[in-house]
Amino acid sequence: MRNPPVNSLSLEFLTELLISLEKLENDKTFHGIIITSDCPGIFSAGLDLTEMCGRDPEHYAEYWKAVQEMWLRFYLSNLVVIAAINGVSPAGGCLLSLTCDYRVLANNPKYAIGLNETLLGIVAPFWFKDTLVNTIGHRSAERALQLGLLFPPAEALRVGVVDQVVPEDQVQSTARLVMAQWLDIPDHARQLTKTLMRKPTADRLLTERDADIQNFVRFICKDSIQKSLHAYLEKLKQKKG
Ligand SMILES: CCCCC/C=C\C/C=C\C/C=C/C(=O)SCCNC(=O)CCNC(=O)[C@H](O)C(C)(C)COP(=O)(O)OP(=O)(O)OC[C@H]1O[C@@H](n2cnc3c(N)ncnc32)[C@H](O)[C@@H]1OP(=O)(O)O
Repeated sequence: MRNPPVNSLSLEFLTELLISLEKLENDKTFHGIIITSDCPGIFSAGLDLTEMCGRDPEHYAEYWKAVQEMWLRFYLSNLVVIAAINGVSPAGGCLLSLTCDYRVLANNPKYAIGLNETLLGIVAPFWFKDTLVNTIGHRSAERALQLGLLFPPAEALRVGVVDQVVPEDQVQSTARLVMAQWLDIPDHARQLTKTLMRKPTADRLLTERDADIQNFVRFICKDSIQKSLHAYLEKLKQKKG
């Protein structure tokens, strides 16, 4: 991913990601992809706050549809998808990594990962929650979501948000080794098993997709939510000054 400075998942970047995924899926010489970051120290800052702040309802609806699409397409991809997480990964960045089949995280205490939405005064939608529950179990997910926990590497491994923590200079090579193991499995059996595991979760969003967009637009348009997102963005900008 190369969307400096922080790989935030803007509408444009999500569209590029989806086009890239489609191209790779349509090229039958590809069997797997490794998602990693070109932004030093940052895997992805998550959803782009500027797409959710100070825009009109039509824009929010279009943006949310693209976020849903990213989740659905990565979560259900027939390719083996591995995240080589070489930086901090809050909220939507964590969600993107949770769509992958395997997560390798660099062992750097700054590289925290988690669904921290409550800390921003927003609520992780049900399909964010379902993805986390499927990964770490109900009790750990409940605690992590309510407290908006961002896990440092050792904790992330302990709770199961990531599958492996390795020295920073070994993230890419480890992801490639893991890829080789996953690609050794007969493709059709692996793909069908992935679908079996994930389709019920994806189906829930597919059947409630429009209602989910409406919920998001209603929620994000609230004055109180706009105020807190605006204040959060300002705080990020003032950090430098
Ligand atoms: C009940 C009904 C429910 C319906 C559903 C409703 C709502 C749910 C909606 C959404 C779920 C939300 C998911 C999300 O992903 S929200 C985003 C969460 N992300 C974060 O909180 C991370 C914020 N960023 C940071 O913490 C830091 O930037 C960083 C990633 C740790 C990097 O730090 P660093 O010091 O290296 O950089 P800066 O902080 O100086 O940032 C540089 C530059 O980037 C801008 N920026 C940072 N993050 C974002 C972002 N997520 N979106 C847009 N822009 C971002 C930052 O403002 C700086 O900008 P500048 O102009 O000053 O250069």
